[in-house]
Amino acid sequence: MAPANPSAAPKTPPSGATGVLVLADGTVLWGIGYGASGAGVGEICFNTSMTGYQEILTDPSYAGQIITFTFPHIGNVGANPEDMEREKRAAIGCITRELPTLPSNFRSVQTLPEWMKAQGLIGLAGIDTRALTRRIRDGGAPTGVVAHSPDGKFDLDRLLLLAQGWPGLEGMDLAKTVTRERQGSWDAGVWHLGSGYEGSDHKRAGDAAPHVVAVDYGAKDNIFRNLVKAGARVTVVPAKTSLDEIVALRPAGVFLSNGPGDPAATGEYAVPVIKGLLERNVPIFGICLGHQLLGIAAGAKTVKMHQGHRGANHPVQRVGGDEGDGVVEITSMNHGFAVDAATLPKGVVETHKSLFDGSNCGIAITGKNAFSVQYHPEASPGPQDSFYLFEKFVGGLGKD
Ligand SMILES: NC(=O)CC[C@H](N)C(=O)O
Repeated sequence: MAPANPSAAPKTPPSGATGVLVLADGTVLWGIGYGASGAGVGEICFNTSMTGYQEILTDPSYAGQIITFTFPHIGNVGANPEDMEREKRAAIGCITRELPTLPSNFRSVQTLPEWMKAQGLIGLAGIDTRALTRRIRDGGAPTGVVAHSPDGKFDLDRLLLLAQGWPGLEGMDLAKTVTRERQGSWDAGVWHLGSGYEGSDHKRAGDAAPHVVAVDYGAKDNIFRNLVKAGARVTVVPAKTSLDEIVALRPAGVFLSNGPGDPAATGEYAVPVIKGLLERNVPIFGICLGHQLLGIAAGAKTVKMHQGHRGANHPVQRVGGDEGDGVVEITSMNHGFAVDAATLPKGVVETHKSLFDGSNCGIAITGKNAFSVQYHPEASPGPQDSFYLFEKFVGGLGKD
């Protein structure tokens, strides 16, 4: 079957079609379904990473989103139990150019479609992902429904209504849907070839290490692993943990995690807590949603981006504060909102900037040990140029 092109899509299923993408504007793209069957609605975004699809598909920041992979060969290394950024997926589904082939990798224990089926992730192949990506780039991220029906039967009217009825990510607090519900300590360190995830050594050293309370708005687990690698003892708390509860844990520093949805909506409960931490001079480090929340708490505003930044090779320049040396880092990104640099109040320094579009990628609060970045220094997937941020944060904390 020729790849479906967004500008020339037939309204009746071509033979062999077992999957479809229906956009809210009525565009219908037929393809081949794989993974879980059913229908899911969300924002269609694209990710340009060439590796790391399993980490991407389990990043909780993708709640409410359907990911188009621009790299055509997704699934080549199968799936394994270690490359999970969370035990359960939050993304709705994924769209690929090619049907995943049989995997060839010593770590693979399942094919991508088998794993996606077990995860409840809907797959759609046979789509002209370049054309779809160009459309998102030109027109912004559309709402759509991805559907997989092995018998090839679809109720297009129902799918269109589903797409048109979805309110969009703006104003949506999704952190509350993906946060851990209970407080707990985090012990695992980073992964090594041959030995897997480090664990017990860090646990033994734990009591002498600075205590970081990490607020989970939908965190990627590799962030916690990197905090452990940098020498922290980590306690993870749910997104709605109160200021008093956090302070009672006697943190040497507080980490604000990445997460899905609109930062302004999550900010309704998160920002008063962060303001309280800033008033008490508790050291803070934030990543992605955590960066946006720190920005709002410091007085800035966030905006919805046209298409967002999602990929593993985004250049970011260090432009201010401790990072004013002009060095360029290649970073991993996944965000559709951004801190509007024009709204940064006095006393907040822009530390990092995207070299793709000049958007804000980092801030530091003058006179406090509080800083954050829009991108993902934990990589997973992506380059590890920015690990120094974990060392800077944990290294700057007192022992408990
Ligand atoms: N990865 C993230 O934390 C994403 C933050 C926010 N949901 C955004 O899309 O911008």
